[in-house]
Amino acid sequence: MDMSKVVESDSSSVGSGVLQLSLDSIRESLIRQEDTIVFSLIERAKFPLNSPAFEESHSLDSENSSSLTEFFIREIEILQAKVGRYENPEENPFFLDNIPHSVFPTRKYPPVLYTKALSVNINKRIWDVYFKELLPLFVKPGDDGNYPLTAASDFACLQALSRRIHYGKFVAEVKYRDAPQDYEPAIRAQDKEALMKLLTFEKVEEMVKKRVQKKAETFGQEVKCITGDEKNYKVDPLVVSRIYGEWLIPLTKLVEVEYLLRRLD
Ligand SMILES: C=C(O[C@@H]1C=C(C(=O)O)C=C[C@H]1O)C(=O)O
Repeated sequence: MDMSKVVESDSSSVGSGVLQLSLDSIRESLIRQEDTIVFSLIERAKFPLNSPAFEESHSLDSENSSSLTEFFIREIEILQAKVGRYENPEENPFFLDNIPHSVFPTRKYPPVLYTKALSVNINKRIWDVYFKELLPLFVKPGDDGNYPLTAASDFACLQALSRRIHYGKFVAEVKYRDAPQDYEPAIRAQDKEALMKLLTFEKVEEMVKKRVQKKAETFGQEVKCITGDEKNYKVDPLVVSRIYGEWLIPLTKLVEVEYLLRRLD
């Protein structure tokens, strides 16, 4: 791959045209994405669970049986596709099988990823995990009827989580390029376990979990005028760390494995 064609260097984001594709630069982007994720969880925690928004059909249109949240996200994704969001290889839609073309001219993204592995998309799984397992961990139970704002908040979380998890494709590409001789036998054997072992860095994972806990403590601390010892958080920092440890990191690694399995197709 001719990286000299990649001329832009002012961005921390791979899909925006980063000059040197290195594990360090990719990890920098993942670190920055932690801020977006923590803030999006804090914002979502303003609302209770509001499960009717994503569980029941609220549509008055009999042809449409989706939940309010699903309807909202389908429609917004069409709009975002029309302004070019999904031309960016960092972005993976939840519902669009046939992504509408951008109505406007879009920038050319450098061809960083391997074409035959580009289409890895586990958003169906991310959707289920988010609504069934993650949300109940960090929002209060209950229903205040504020479904439109809740759906918008859920979409912000889902997009941030999906971007982070699918960044695994870039991580995998760079790890492969750094050591093709290590990865090729496992790819040829389609050995998922061996690939998982090769790409895992436990120390890095521990650091990520500690750092996001600290970010949740810092960004989500209740600020009071009267000083006191007790600290309250908008989202429990230990829960944020757990969300990373039990879901986000394993799903990112799943994307890495799925990408690598196709890397020699
Ligand atoms: C993303 C990477 O791959 C793996 C996944 C990690 C993560 O999701 O944070 C961290 C370390 C690795 O075990 C990486 O090496 O940075």
